[in-house]
Amino acid sequence: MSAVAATGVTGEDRSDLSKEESRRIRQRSLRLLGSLIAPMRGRVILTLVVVVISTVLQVAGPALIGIGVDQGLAALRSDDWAPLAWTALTYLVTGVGGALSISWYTVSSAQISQAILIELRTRTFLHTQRLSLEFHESYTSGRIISRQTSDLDSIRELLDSGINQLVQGALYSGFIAIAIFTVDWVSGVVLLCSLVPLYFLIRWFQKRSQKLFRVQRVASAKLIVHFVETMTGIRAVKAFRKEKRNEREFGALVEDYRKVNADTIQLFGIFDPGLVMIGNITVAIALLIGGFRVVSGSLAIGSLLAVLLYARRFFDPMEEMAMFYNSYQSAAAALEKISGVLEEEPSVPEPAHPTKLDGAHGHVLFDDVSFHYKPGRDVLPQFRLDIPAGQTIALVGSTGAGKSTLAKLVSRFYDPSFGKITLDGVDLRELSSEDLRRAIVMVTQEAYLFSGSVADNIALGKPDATIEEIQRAAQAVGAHEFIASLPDGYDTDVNKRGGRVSAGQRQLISFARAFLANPAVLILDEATSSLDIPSERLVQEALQTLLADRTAVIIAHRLSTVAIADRVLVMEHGRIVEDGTPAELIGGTGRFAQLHAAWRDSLV
Ligand SMILES: Nc1ncnc2c1ncn2[C@@H]1O[C@H](COP(=O)(O)OP(=O)(O)OP(=O)(O)O)[C@@H](O)[C@H]1O
Repeated sequence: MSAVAATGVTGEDRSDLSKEESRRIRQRSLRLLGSLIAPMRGRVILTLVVVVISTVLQVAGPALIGIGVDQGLAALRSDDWAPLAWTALTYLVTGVGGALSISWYTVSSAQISQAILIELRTRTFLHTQRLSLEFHESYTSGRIISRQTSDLDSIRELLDSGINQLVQGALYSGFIAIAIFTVDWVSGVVLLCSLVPLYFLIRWFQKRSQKLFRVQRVASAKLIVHFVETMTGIRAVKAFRKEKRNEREFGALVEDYRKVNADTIQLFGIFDPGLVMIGNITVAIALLIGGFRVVSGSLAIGSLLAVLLYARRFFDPMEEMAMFYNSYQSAAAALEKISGVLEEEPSVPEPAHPTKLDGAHGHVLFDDVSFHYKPGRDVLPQFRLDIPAGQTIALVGSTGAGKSTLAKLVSRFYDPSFGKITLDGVDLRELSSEDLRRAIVMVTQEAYLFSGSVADNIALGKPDATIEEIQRAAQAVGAHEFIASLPDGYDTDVNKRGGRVSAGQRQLISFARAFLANPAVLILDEATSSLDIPSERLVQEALQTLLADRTAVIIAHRLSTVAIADRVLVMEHGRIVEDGTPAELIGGTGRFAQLHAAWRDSLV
């Protein structure tokens, strides 16, 4: 992640951002929003124009009723029905026009917001996937899930209803105020007076709701985190009988969530009737004053009618407008976080002009390499390691010695801090990721299987493989028999009941995947989980087939694996402290000889 203050996701957890940093983050999310809207600028403007027209049409109603009553009825008394008929017709036309335009802009704005969300969701997914392992090792999956779910939801809420309600609501109330002043300025003054209590009510509501909504979001996030943690760690939960404690913890979280929801409902229980009250009082005062003025002849009865209808409607959009601020705030926070993720750059970049590598041999050289995750703490101090093509290396050493780090460097999940790693003389940094992944394949400890069939999972190693090639790979590593005995053979879904495979079988599938990929260099983090003896033998035989004719670096946890290696490297505190053939090291008096003796004893 970048070292510059508050770039990328670094500003996410900080509450001490300087003004300059906050401004930069705000600008970053506005730029993102701008880039999302830009392709639809024309459509957005057209929709806004239709919203304005639609609002004018809706606001025309009461004025037309007033005109109908005052002028239409007067003309009708002298047998001229045309003005009343024309007013009624205009009323009908504006009503239908209003309805049609509402229907059009509702659909149009929903399409715009959908397009924006899909674009944002896709960008976030593709970008997060493109980011290097360094990012994923520090940015937890929980946070990535939040970006893709609750953050996008907040933005959806704002786009779907918030903006519509704000634009439409503000225009509606604004036009109504103008209409009232046009029809009768005295009633306009009454309406103006109602703004004072309205202002205080809305301010009170916003202050309270802002706090409550924040608490509500935190409470619901805690519930989700607790749930996800429990379910992903379900084995540990059961093994340590944590169920009762979880039940209590979850119960407390649910209670917090219930309480804040109850408080929110109570808040609306005061705010909504408050709005209705202010509306009713305004209408009552307008009626009282207007009534006297009608009798005294200074106000036409139709105008009074129009004013009363307007005053009633003036308060309709107030609740949505007050709510807008909340949805705006959570959407703005969400957009800031998403724009932070999108600002991150892969720490292992693609070369601009890659060196072509056809048919790698597998000669790997660590050329005076040193490596640190964080500056100042060398995990691998400077070293040189030459691995000739075709050699099988077993890496052993105590936990934290740096074995996985070395393996991650060969796979180019990280770049060395100093020096370079070459494959057949080419710096890994100069290889396109396609060539790199074809030449170097890493088989991880957990032997991850994706949802889909067994065949799909093996074919990951070579997406265009035929079923015969897949079967040949499975046969080579000794996985064919058990796969053939699965309910649907190679088509068995690994996630369905009956398709469940054991840990050893999962490893064999991942070996078949690597065999099919046929890389020049194979990196293997051997599974630590102990297998039963027949499975262990099967895996060892498979391993020998897999290692033949290629360079291999194995993080070895089993004595039997070390035995089949050409060369053993013993690591301590990031340094290679012993380097030799298994026989040489066993015969010696060093660290490996001790380790070997302890291993052998444990087997007796
Ligand atoms: N992503 C990371 N960020 C910071 N430090 C890390 C990271 N991964 C590993 N380390 C540190 O680097 C050192 C070497 O870790 P590494 O995982 O390479 O050891 P290892 O020999 O593979 O251990 P094990 O056998 O337990 O897997 C350790 O001190 C570890 O704390």
